[in-house]
Amino acid sequence: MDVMNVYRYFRWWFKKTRIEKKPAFIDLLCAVPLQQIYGCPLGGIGGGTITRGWRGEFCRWQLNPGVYHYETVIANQFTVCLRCKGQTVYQQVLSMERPSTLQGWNWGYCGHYAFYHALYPRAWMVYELPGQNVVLTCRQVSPVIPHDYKDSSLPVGVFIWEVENGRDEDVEVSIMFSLQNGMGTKEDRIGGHWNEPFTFERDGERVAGVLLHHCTPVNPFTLAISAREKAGTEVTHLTSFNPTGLGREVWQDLLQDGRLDSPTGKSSLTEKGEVTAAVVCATCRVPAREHRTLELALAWDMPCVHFGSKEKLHFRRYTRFFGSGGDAAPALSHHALMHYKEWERKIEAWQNPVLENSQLPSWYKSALFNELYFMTDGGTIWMEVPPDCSAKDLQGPAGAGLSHLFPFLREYGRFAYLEGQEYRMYNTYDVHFYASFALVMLWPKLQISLQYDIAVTVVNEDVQLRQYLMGGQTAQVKLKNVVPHDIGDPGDEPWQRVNAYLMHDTADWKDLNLKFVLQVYRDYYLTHDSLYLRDMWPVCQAVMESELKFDTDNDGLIENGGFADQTYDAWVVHGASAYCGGLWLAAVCMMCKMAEVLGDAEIQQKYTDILSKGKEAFERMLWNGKYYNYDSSGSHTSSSIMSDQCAGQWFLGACGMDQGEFEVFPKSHILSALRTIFEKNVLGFAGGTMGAVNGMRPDGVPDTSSVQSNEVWIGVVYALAATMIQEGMVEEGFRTAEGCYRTVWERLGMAFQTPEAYREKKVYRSLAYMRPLSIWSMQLALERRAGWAPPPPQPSQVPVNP
Ligand SMILES: C[C@H](CCC(=O)O)[C@H]1CC[C@H]2[C@@H]3CC[C@@H]4C[C@H](O[C@@H]5O[C@H](CO)[C@@H](O)[C@H](O)[C@H]5O)CC[C@]4(C)[C@H]3CC[C@]12C
Repeated sequence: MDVMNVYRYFRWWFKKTRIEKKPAFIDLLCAVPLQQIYGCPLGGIGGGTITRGWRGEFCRWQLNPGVYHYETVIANQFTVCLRCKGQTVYQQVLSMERPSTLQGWNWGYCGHYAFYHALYPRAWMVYELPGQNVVLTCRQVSPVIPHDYKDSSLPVGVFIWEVENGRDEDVEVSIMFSLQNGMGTKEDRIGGHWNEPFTFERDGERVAGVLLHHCTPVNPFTLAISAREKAGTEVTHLTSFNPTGLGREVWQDLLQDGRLDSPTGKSSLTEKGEVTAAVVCATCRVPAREHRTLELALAWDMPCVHFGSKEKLHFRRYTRFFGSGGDAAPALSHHALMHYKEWERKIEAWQNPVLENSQLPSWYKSALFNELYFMTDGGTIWMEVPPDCSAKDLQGPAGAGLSHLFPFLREYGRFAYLEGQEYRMYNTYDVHFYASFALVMLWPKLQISLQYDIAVTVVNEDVQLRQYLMGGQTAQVKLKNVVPHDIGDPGDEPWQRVNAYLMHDTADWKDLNLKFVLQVYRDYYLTHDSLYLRDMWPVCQAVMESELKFDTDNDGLIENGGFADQTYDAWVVHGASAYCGGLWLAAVCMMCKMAEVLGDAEIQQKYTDILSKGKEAFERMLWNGKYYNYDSSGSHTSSSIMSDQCAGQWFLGACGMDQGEFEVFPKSHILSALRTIFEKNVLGFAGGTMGAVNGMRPDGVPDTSSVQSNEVWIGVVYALAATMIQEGMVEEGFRTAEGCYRTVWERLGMAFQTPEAYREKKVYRSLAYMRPLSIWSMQLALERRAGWAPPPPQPSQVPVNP
């Protein structure tokens, strides 16, 4: 460990957090403590998220873009009231908590009678009300719908309560939903917040509820709790109550007749130090031995947001459908309550082919859909291009010359998600490379939009100088013609200032440029979007030109720089390497393919020549008869077995470019390498139950030469499993991936917060991380095997150059 690196980090951390009083993009001194409480988050893509725990609590908040607040707000509850023959027979908060506030409420529901299941974006909570012969099932649904670019952006969640009356008499059932005005932060007490009841009617359908206006100076918002009024369902409310008191007035009000008083008019503004909350209640009669449904919703409207720098005002995607005036919560609630059935139908149509496939194991079904939580709960933002923004503004000062950029971003907006809830950098590109399969398969337009944003940053530069923490050298923030590490920090001004990461100067990283080229072709292959391919072609050429300078000996293969110059940013690589060399050859191959498709004979020839030289060098320098060596330096860890050594082949295979004229790596070598990884990194690590360790020595001991060689990266393991499936090692692929799922979701209790990494014992790193979304590449590999994947584009789809 180099003490100067550690010193530089701490010095930087002190200045940032203690002097400038800003959040650190990675705060090594304040890691988020592990709480094994999380369940399925609420909300669509990019409008903020509110995560509920598996015990039903509202416990993780991301309304300010990219900023997380981990706080269970105790007043946020569902309460049931049962009445028979005009008498209340049972009234219970559906929570196991026994808090110190709201002691006038009946807490301490026995967890033995409650069951939780989650299959993102849905969750089910079953409550068998003890001694009542009544069963409640709450279905929680969020609008996360593949290929939908409207409802998927909405900041709403719906709770559909099915009430089954097993009694021989009718029961009147009320479900009361209480919510605090705020997220449980100190801002809840700043004063000036207020609540008001509302009703909203459209097309003869009516919802009623309460709006909770949260009037902070930065990023004010309105929460809305509501229920659908329909024949036989009555909706009542209480506009405000004190959630820090005993709560008796609320409890008694409900207890009396299963309804709330429903006062009219607004509440007064809260005083400084005061907190307010509101309640909505839906009531219906359930005849003996029958069942009925109560439909409630939570919506939040924070239409315009500032990031930390407060330089620019950004408009969320949903404002194009619901306006940006801050008055959309009633319409959002109505829309959610009127459309959730359609959402459920679409979610089922999407998920059922996987769920009903009896050949797929249950853990995989859970992993595939539940890992998708990060698509919304990754600090995700989906913004409109502002109306006053011109095509020129979007291209950056250098003028990217991307003809389709403006109409595309206008139509689909801009998307970004964090590297991890603890690693606050948007669209960290070396990691997105893995996660991008989920985006391109489910919301391809957002992947293309993200790529346009990256392309703009490629051609632009940031000439400001800064010192890098690892190594200590001073260099420009962003060079021209290289892919940035990330598009910025939510604590600053993302898109405007890129490369929040200042551990290394990533202009010298070997993987970023290649990962751009690989994604461009993969996206084209899957979407057939030839305008995109055309626009990206000059950018691909520019980044490959930059990359060529890393081939210092002109053998057709790039060399690493003797530092951790790629996504494994604490694992040093010298000379040619399996990881970067493999990505390089795959990217060169894709350059040939793109040049062919676009009719660019000169470039095709150039890269064909490089490829044939490079392939020979790669095999000569790295193949050891069983697998590709970690690097060619001849050091004592050069012969380590890297689980990610076939990353280039992974992408080639995903694009159907792994055989015939496109065979970059000999099939027999790939198979031998994958078998070695399976034997050593998977079966030889933790008894084969924890996935694949990143680096294994040939003698079967993990490579401890760096902190990261000794880790398992869940996202890398899912990618490895996909590669195995692509190569016909289906059983091995599933066995490999299963280890990670079971470790994270079952043994470590890290549901809905899959970390970047863990070690065999005691250590994990970076909770709620982007990379595990790579599990969708397993799905692509399976679909391809089953013949379901989209057909490759036909050459005639792209007009060739004259
Ligand atoms: C300062 C320590 C000593 C350095 C030395 O020996 O000279 C460093 C040793 C280990 C470092 C930490 C390693 C893990 C984190 C990596 C993180 O970067 C992001 O992580 C991804 C990999 O997991 C990567 O793909 C992505 O591009 C990166 O944004 C930066 C923080 C680390 C905690 C890192 C911090 C310095 C060390 C403790």
